[in-house]
Order: sequence, then C-alpha cells, then structure tokens
Amino acid sequence: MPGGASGHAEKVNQTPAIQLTDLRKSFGSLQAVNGVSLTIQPGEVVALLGPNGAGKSTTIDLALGLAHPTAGTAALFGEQPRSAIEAGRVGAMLQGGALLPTLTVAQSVALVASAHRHPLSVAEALERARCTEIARQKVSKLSGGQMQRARFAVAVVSNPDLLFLDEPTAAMDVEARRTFWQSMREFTDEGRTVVFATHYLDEADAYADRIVMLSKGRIVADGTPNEVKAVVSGRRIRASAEFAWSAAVEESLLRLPGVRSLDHRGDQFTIVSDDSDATLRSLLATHDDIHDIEVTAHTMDDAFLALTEGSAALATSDDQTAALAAAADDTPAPATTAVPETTLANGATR
Ligand SMILES: Nc1ncnc2c1ncn2[C@@H]1O[C@H](COP(=O)(O)OP(=O)(O)OP(=O)(O)O)[C@@H](O)[C@H]1O
Repeated sequence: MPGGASGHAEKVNQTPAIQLTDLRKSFGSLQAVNGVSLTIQPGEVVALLGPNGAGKSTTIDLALGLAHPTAGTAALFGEQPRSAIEAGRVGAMLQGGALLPTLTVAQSVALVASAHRHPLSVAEALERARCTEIARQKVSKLSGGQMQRARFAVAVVSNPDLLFLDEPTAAMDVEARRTFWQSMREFTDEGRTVVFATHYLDEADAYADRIVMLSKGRIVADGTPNEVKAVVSGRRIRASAEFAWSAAVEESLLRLPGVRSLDHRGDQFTIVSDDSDATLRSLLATHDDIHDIEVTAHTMDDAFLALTEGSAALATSDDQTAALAAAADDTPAPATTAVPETTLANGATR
C-alpha cells in the first residue's frame, strides 16, 4: 500500500507532500493550533484524529493557506500552499465548502474543471465519486450523503496529487461510507497523498497508513494504526460487587492476571485489562459475590483519554515514540497510567 512502512524508507529523499513546521494559530487567547510540526511524504494516507476542537480543521486550513498562521510555516510539495493549489496539485473537501444550489452536480464539477489546467474529464470525476447517476440532479435537491459525493467529485476533478478531506463521511450512512471509501481507495492506490480528518477510528484504521492524533492543538500521537491502537489495547470489565471494599481487596483485584487498572464507586467497579479472558476467569474463580458483569472494548474516547492523559509524557517526540514503541511491544502500562472513568464530552463517537 502506498506510504506503508516499507514505502516510507524509499520516500525519505523526496520533497514532502506536506511540511508543517511549528505551526501555530491563535484566536484571541485560544491556541487552536499550538506548535504542530508534521512531514507527510507523497503517497501517504494520513488520518487526523482528535476530539471536537482539537485543531484538525484549523490545521488543514493552515496547510492549505486558507488561514494565516500566528507563527510557523506550511509548505505543499516544497512550495507555498497557494502556488501548489494554483498548479492544480491540491484538492480539498472542507467542512464549510458549499456548492452552488442552482447548478446540477455535473455543472458544478465542470465549473471547477474549467479553472484547472489538467483536469480529469467531468465524466471521469463523476464516475470516480460514484456520482454518475446523480449528475443531472440539482445541488439543492441532494441528500446529505449525495452532497458529500458531489463535493468529492469537485475535489478530484482537478486531478490532484494531494487531497485534503475534512470529515468526508460526516453525513453518510453505513453503505454510503463504504462506497465512499472504495472510491477513495482507488484514488490512493494510484499513489496519491490523502489527509483526512475524522472522528471514526474504524475509518482511520481501515484506510490510513498513519494516524496523527491531535488534542488541544498539539500532536499527541503519530504512528501506524496498530501503534496508536496498541496504546489503548485491552478491554474494560465492569461489574457490581457485594463484598466490602478494603485495601486488601483492591490489592487482590489488581493482582489478577492482565489487570492494568482498577476503579470503584459504590458497589460498582471497573477493571481495565490487557487479557480480559484471563482476568475474568480468575475473578470468577476467586469471587462468587460478583454480578452484572459487562466486558467492552475500548472506544475512541478511551484513545483520546489514554493519549491526552499522558500528555506530559507524550509532549516530546522522543517520549511519544517511546510510548508508542512500548505499546507496540505490548508492554503493560504501569497502573499509574490507568484509563480514568470520566467520559470525554467530545462527540468523538458521533
Ligand atoms: N474562526 C475562528 N474563530 C475563533 N475560534 C475558532 C475559529 N476557528 C476555530 N476556532 C476554535 O479553534 C479550536 C479548534 O477548532 P477546529 O475547528 O480546528 O477543531 P476540530 O478538531 O476540527 O474540531 P471538530 O472535530 O469539531 O471539527 C476550537 O476551539 C474552535 O472553536
């Protein structure tokens, strides 16, 4: 796959498709982007993940030259973003980007094609975005998912080498998302570079070579999907207990195989385990006074919490690399890095 681990070494001498250097953007006292440095090589497919307000859209706007950075620089293919865009090398599908409601889908695509030197044919762009059958429909009559496909057709008609997509599947149902990513994969299989912002870990996992996770305007993780997922590997076991809590009980539960952390409130307790099967077996063998047991996988919220909670430790790239490497080695995290029970109100699962 383009940009995969083996492809990476071959690409190091190329001019990066994207080079962000200590990029910062403030809105009044708010630091929306707070020192983002990122090099993306041609052919990489990169997912930008992060809770609402993490700075994903602002980072994309800065990379495209649509917003002026408070500090730092952005270059696309070694040039100012504007030059690369004018050369037709960059396409974008942004959250606020609207199409003219009175045009048909085909007319919208043709209008954008006419502004570029080496566009795809309108028919090909429509085909690539699975828009052929809605080509004659007015933009104002499109459903949310159809609108996203039309916007994708508009983004690819310039035949760009680099594509930015800001939450491209936000309004799509499951089938529309699947179709969208199929057409996307055809695009990336040709070795093009794609950066997409999403709230869906499954999309990032399935379609990205690399995940860059942002929190509060900073990069808190940067690695392959497996590396990032490994940080939040394990499962959560919730149950109710009839026994009285004591330090000795806590210690015995923490000593169960696989247990990474323990939290309890009232008679309810939660264990985060790297080996939930082994934990459960031992738990049930040693306690017959436990009921309402529930085992769940970690969610995207957990990923954010696990990665942002250790933000002091992840603040430097060396520490971050070490954290990711440790996770990839399946090294159990110390109990002090326990995933807390609080839930992020970040809409990440929407
Ligand atoms: N034009 C603006 N004026 C003031 N604040 C802004 C502006 N644009 C973004 N912000 C703020 O900057 C922060 C980062 O916003 P941004 O849209 O980049 O986050 P995001 O990660 O894309 O979030 P979401 O997932 O909700 O799209 C937020 O707190 C947002 O309210």
